[in-house]
Amino acid sequence: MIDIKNVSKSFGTKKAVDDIRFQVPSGSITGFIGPNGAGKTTTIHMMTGALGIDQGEILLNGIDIAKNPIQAKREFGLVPDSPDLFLRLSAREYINFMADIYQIDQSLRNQRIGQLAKDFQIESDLDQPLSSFSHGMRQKAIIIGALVCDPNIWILDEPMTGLDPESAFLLKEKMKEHAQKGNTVFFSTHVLEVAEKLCDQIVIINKGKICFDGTLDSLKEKFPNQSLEEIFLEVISNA
Ligand SMILES: Nc1ncnc2c1ncn2[C@@H]1O[C@H](COP(=O)(O)OP(=O)(O)OP(=O)(O)O)[C@@H](O)[C@H]1O
Repeated sequence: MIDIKNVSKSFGTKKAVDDIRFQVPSGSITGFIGPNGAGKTTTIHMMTGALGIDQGEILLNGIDIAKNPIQAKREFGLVPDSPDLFLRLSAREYINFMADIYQIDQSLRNQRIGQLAKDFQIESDLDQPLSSFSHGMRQKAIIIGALVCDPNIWILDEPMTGLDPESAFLLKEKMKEHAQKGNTVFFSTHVLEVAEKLCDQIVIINKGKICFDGTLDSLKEKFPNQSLEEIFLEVISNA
């Protein structure tokens, strides 16, 4: 579970995130949607401790990311907004680096790396440098780096970007399985069809403020006979 309590963040005079408050429950998939510049990545950076919080607090399974960052970071795996990281490492070196941080036993990690690389069809490329990978292949390596550690909370910033349809389908299935086991899945997306099909909960952010936070069913009850795209456009235009 992720608990965002009255969180704000400014860059100079620009208030990127303005007193937001919502919970991401365990056992479900929560989609985080909003237009460009709405504050999604800033919120995710604060959740994961990459960015300091000006006001408020964020708890990951009850652990405060600002007060106990090391302990809190053990609770989640992150797929960041850009996969262009550690480009001099091979995919295997990168994934092992992630597994080292989370202290995953060698035989268990080898088993997971083998299975995930097979699932995402990058087995034959594991020992090539990430710099030689296409965008989608880098995205797959970053996803495997997060999943190999089997964290309770998944935080995914536009995770489907660049993935081929087969891998996007596989990731969505893995997100569902992870949530069904009682874990927490939080992801941002601009693809509203994906959010509509996948999410139990929806959080809509615009201009740094939360416009809606609740179940997809309750959102659809409020706006009957409308697609998520139509609802989104209406909510955003009224914000
Ligand atoms: N390091 C920074 N310095 C100054 N302003 C920033 C910085 N990071 C973000 N911002 C501003 O904060 C606001 C929110 O940006 P953020 O990246 O969180 O949006 P987003 O919802 O993730 O957008 P997108 O969908 O385009 O990725 C924007 O106005 C952006 O210009």
